[in-house]
Amino acid sequence: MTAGTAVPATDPLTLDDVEDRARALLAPEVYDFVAGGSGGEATLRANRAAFDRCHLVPRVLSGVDTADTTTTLLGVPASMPVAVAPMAFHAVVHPDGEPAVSRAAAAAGLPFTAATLAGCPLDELSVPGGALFFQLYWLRDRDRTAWLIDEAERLGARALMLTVDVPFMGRRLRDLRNGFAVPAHAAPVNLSDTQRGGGQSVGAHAASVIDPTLSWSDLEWVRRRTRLPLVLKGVLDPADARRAVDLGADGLVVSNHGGRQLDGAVPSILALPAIRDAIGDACEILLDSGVRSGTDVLRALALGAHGVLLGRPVLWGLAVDGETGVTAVLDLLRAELATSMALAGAPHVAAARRLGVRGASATRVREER
Ligand SMILES: Cc1cc2nc3c(=O)[nH]c(=O)nc-3n(C[C@H](O)[C@H](O)[C@H](O)COP(=O)(O)O)c2cc1C
Ligand SMILES: CCCCC(=O)C(=O)O
Repeated sequence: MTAGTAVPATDPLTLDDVEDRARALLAPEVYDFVAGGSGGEATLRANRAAFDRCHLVPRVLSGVDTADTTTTLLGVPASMPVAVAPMAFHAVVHPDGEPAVSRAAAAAGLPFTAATLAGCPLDELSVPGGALFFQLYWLRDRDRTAWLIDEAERLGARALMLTVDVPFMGRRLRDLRNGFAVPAHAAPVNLSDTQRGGGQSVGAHAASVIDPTLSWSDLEWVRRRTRLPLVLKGVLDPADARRAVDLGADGLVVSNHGGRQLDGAVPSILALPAIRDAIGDACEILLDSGVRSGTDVLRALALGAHGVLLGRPVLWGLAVDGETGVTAVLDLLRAELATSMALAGAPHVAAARRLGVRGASATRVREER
């Protein structure tokens, strides 16, 4: 989508409508930072196209009146199989930043994932009644990495999500063309004082703080270091998924980082079936990258995910109306999911995970109920 489109006159009916509103409000370089992908953005586009090629096979005569969207994610009760994805620098789109999103997620009964590069202290993100996941970048500063893990435990985080697809940042051409730098008011305050990157491009800052040598032996170190459920975010290959399970991972996020890392990477929704086949129910499988509707959530469930992470649409809601805007996005997605589940004849999440899917490259034969 391009900057400068007119704001629609009606209330937003879809998450894409919310994006249109956000685009009209945000400075073009901020919109581009959030919306953009890496390279020629082939993966960014393919993420969306791939969902549309996954055709659900509804069940009939199942007597479903209203569908129950509730579930658990990594042991945490959730009002639907959705958690807020970790995203750096929320305050670039709205001054209320991460605290507003964590409050909206808690009120919606959904886990919020705080990012290592959050723009406010982590203890402001642990909301009474809310469930906090913590996303970890593997920092060159190992003491700070250990401190972040300890801090996540101290704050009662329910999972540690280690991002494994960012040895360094993908080449984001929009940011390079726009000369985008993270403004001081969104700086990552949970890094040590000297590492907060004032005035640098995001890529240069990431290169200076993230250790690109992260490997399986470091994963063993993290596994020994914490008793929190450990989730690897950014897995696309079944062999990597199996190895992660063998090393004690409790969850995986099948993700191409929203098309922001390896351009040309496979859409997550197409990578999911092989990963599900490789590891079965050995650990929890989440998926992100391009989820934009309740039908997309249902597609991910039907292809074997336990749930999804929602990325950019959360920031579009925040941009439009702060906490209220995020609440509107989450409520809309839940209503869409309930409608899609009921129309598919799936009364609950377990039934949704048994639906059949037909599609060009993502095929899963329906199992008997
Ligand atoms: C502005 C922005 C910042 C992000 N920051 C992080 C981050 O700090 N850590 C991380 O693991 N993923 C980060 N991501 C990736 C998201 O967690 C997620 O994988 C991706 O946005 C999902 O795709 P979607 O936006 O299409 O839903 C970021 C994504 C965006 C758009
Ligand atoms: C270190 C990269 C910045 C945060 C991020 O992960 C993203 O923008 O996708």
